[in-house]
Amino acid sequence: MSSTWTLPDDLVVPELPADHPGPGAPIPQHWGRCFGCGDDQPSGLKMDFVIGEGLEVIGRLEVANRFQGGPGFIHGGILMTAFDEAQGMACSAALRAAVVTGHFETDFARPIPLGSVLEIRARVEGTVRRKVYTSADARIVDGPLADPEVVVASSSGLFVTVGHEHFEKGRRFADGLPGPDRDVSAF
Ligand SMILES: CCCCCCCC(=O)SCCNC(=O)CCNC(=O)[C@H](O)C(C)(C)COP(=O)(O)OP(=O)(O)OC[C@H]1O[C@@H](n2cnc3c(N)ncnc32)[C@H](O)[C@@H]1OP(=O)(O)O
Repeated sequence: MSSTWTLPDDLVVPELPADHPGPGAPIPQHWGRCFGCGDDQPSGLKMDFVIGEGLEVIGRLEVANRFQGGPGFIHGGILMTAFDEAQGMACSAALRAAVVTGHFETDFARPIPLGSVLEIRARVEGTVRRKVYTSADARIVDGPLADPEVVVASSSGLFVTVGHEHFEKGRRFADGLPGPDRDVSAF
């Protein structure tokens, strides 16, 4: 079964920022404690990102043993998290705005073995007011069953741009415990 996702007719395709760094430029992690990209999150995915062509970013995920669902394969929720991170990164690279996920859906086309390296290409399709429509696909580019021609999963998601006040509400709960205020201005 494939996605029933459709794009609205009034979609606006954004212009790239004038100082967009161009294909191959590394994208810094947006928050060190992020489960998707943070270095300061030991159990996290530790994804890396670079800018791709146009409104696309390219993410890389090493499928570690701790990401296991069924025996030998990635957990579906981990894969959705990787897509979520990649599509959020595409939004922030294209729009220079903070976003949160509003709606998300994923098609799982092939099982993905532990030890794989996944390449996730994620892009902004366009915007309608604060809504950002995104899509992404994943391929195994190294490790068991690698075949860069085959899309093993794909994803569509609606993100919503938010101001930094959105994250102010979470400051005291960073790390899941009430504690000293933390600077989340880099999100
Ligand atoms: C670089 C960054 C990478 C980050 C990657 C990881 C991202 C995440 O996982 S974020 C965590 C998960 N997401 C969340 O916690 C979000 C929780 N939800 C919220 O905070 C709010 O519902 C929020 C901000 C999405 C929208 O609330 P609010 O700011 O009041 O806006 P609101 O007016 O309701 O909605 C704005 C528009 O989005 C639409 N919208 C909002 N939610 C949805 C939804 N679930 N489905 C479809 N449309 C939606 C609304 O219909 C509205 O559209 P329109 O312009 O046509 O009227």
